[in-house]
Amino acid sequence: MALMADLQRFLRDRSLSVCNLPQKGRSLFTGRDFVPGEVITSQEPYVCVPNNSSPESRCDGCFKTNNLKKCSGCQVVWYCGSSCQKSEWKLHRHECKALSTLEKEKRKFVTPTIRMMLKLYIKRNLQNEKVIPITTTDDYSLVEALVSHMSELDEKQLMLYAQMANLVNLILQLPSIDLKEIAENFSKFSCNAHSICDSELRPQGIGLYPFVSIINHSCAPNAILVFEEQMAVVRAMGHIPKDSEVTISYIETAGSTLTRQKSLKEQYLFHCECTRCSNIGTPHDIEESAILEGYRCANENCTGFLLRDPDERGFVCQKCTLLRSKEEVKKLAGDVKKVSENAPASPSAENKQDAISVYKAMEKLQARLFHSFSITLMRTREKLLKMLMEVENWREALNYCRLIVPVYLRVYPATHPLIGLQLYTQGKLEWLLEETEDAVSSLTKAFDILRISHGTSTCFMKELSAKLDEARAEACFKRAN
Ligand SMILES: C[S@@+](CC[C@H](N)C(=O)[O-])C[C@H]1O[C@@H](n2cnc3c(N)ncnc32)[C@H](O)[C@@H]1O
Repeated sequence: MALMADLQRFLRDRSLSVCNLPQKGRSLFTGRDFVPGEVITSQEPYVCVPNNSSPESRCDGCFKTNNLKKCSGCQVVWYCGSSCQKSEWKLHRHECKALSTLEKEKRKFVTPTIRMMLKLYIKRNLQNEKVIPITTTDDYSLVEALVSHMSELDEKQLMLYAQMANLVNLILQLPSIDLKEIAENFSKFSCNAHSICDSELRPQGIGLYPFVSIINHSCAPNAILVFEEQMAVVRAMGHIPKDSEVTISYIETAGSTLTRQKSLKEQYLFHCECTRCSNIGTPHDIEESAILEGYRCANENCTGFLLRDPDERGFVCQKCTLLRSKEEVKKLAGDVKKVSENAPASPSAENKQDAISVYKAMEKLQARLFHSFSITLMRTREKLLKMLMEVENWREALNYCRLIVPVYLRVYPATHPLIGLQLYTQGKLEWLLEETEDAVSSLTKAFDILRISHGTSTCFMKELSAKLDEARAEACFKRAN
């Protein structure tokens, strides 16, 4: 009861409230207007772990990748130095002891999700023993309140969680541990845990933020969740009036309504009825799906979108009425598939040039098959951009970057950080290639978007701001000369 009163006070102080909505369960509401970029709430993780997939390991404290040393006790966890090791020791002391007794063979099964569960129980025990203080938002009772959807899981999923719970039990060997509760907590992780990303939205680890987890999903959200180190920060993406529900997006929102709904159903077990999803089946929604996930017109100069021909002969352009035959589409799709089978998902440094050639061939074929705003084509270009940056081919990288930005502008809301980040990359490339005026324009747009999602006080934003100032000064100098 005291905790509930604490939570109510905590919410009131931040002009927020939690309501129970029949279709959604707990939902976070605003008690005043919020302006674009304003922090609505933030929270440190109850528990978090880095993604420690080889070859890249991360420090357990700060998630950095440099100067790492393995914990000599358990040989599982990495640290960048004594400061991180010390700050983690209260918790890791217990985990280390438990992991050390685990057979070496079994240690490879200790995935980040398993580790997060180990840390969850260790922290709960330490809080019960008052070794770690309990605060309003750092409290296991908030974990207990999370939705699990246990009763909706199929046999296969339940079996997997039971096996994972057994492993946790084997490692921790706590006398009072309840296997059913651990399995249920794995299910809670699946629909409540967040992927912790750096400022450039690259995943670094996973974390449980039981207060932030009260926020529901929308495919047209009014807020965004970003991370400052490991702290989750929720910012308003636009003006949010008083008494509105705060929503974030749980998924990649670039995709047709059917694709978005499928991924929400699979992982979060609900049917989304947000403003975008309630358009399903309308002419606008059909057009959008055909553009994002469909084929291009046979006439190269036409920008129309294609729908299935009622006589099943193929696909008809809705702008110029030209028919693209089933056979032609099938042949081209087969060619794309053949090339894509040779495209490595993560090419090594040695075969990067070969991989670039394969992806370029794939991009050419996809550009003939798909609409120019196709998500599949966009993903191939993103991959090419990344590889070209890695081999320092700035000119070609810039060309792909310029093809990606218009697609982002179409598939994401205007203040989405992915647009800002892509413009930031474009600006840096333009500057490097001495297209200074263009660089100033791209960096300015990037800054205007990213200051809403990222704020202005992080190192990342300070660096962007400094680059923009420098580019402006250089452009001024060039103009004067
Ligand atoms: C991270 S929790 C959000 C808080 C949750 N409403 C609660 O009561 O704890 C995610 C779960 O909330 C529900 N949810 C989130 N967004 C929703 C939405 N737009 N419509 C319906 N249910 C939603 C789903 O059950 C989903 O698995």
